[in-house]
Amino acid sequence: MAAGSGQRLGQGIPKARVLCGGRTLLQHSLEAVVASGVAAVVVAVLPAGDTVLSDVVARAQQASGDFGPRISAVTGGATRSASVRAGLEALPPSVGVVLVHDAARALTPPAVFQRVAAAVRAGAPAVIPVLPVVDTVKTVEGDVVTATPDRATLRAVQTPQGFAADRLRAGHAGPSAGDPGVTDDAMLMEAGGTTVRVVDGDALAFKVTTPLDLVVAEAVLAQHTAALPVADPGRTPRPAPPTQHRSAHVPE
Ligand SMILES: Nc1ccn([C@@H]2O[C@H](COP(=O)(O)OP(=O)(O)OP(=O)(O)O)[C@@H](O)[C@H]2O)c(=O)n1
Ligand SMILES: C[C@](O)(CO)[C@H](O)COP(=O)(O)O
Repeated sequence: MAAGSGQRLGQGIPKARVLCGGRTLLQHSLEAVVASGVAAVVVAVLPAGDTVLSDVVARAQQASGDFGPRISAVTGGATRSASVRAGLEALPPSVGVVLVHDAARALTPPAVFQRVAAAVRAGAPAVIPVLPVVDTVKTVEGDVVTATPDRATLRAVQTPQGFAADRLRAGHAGPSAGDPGVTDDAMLMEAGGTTVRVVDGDALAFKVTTPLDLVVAEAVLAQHTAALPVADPGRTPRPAPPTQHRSAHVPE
C-alpha cells in the first residue's frame, strides 16, 4: 500500500516517494518483500498519476527478471481500505494467500514477511505481526481518564498482515469495509468472525508516519551502512550485508 499522501509526515509529496538513505520508501519496501522470497506476485498500489513511483515499480520489475516475483502497479483510492481493494482486484484469482503491507513500514525485515506467510500457509486464515505495548495506555473522554486496560492484553499491530485470499476478499465486500473506524484489514476479519492469529513483529517494522519517524529510519540505515566493511576494490568481493536493505537491490 503506497497510495497515501503522507499528511502527517508533511513533506508535500506522497510518503512512498520520500527519500530515506537516498532511496524512496517504496524502494525499501519492495526490496524487503523481494528479499523475503515469499511472493510470486507483488502489486504496488500507488497515488493516481505518480510517474516517479510507477518508474520505481517498473525498475523493480526489471530487476526481478524471469525468476523473481511479477511486480506491477495499480492506482489506489481515497482511503487505505479503498487502496487495499484496488490491489486485491489486480491480483490473479488463482492467488490463495495475500499479504497486505504498508510501504510506510519501509524497514520491515524480510523475516516478518516469512513469519506471516508461513502462519497463513500453515492454515491460519488471518495473521498479523504484533509487538508488546511498552507504554501504559488509558482510555479517555475529553480530558478525563476513564480506564486503564491491562497492558498484558494489548499489542501494537504492524504489517504485513496475511490472509487466506477468499476471506480477505469477503471482508472487503462486507458491510464493515467502508467504515472509517476500520484501520486495518484484520478488523474486517474480526467483524466477520474469522479468528486472527498473531506472530512476532519487529521494532524495525515501525511505520514512518511523523518527521521523527523519518529521522529514526535515516539513523537506522546510516548505522547499517556504517557497519558494512570497507570495500577492497578489484580484489575482495564485498560480503553479504547484515540486513535486507542492500540484499535485493532495486537499481536507481
Ligand atoms: N488512500 C491511501 C492511504 C494510505 N495508503 C497506504 O497505507 C499505508 C499506511 O498509511 P499511513 O501511514 O497512514 O499513510 P498516509 O495515509 O500516507 O499518511 P497520512 O495519514 O499522514 O496522510 C501507507 O503505506 C500508505 O501509502 C494507501 O495506500 N492509500
Ligand atoms: C494497518 C496499520 O499500519 C496497522 O498498524 C495501521 O492501522 C494503519 O493506520 P493509518 O492510520 O493508516 O496510519
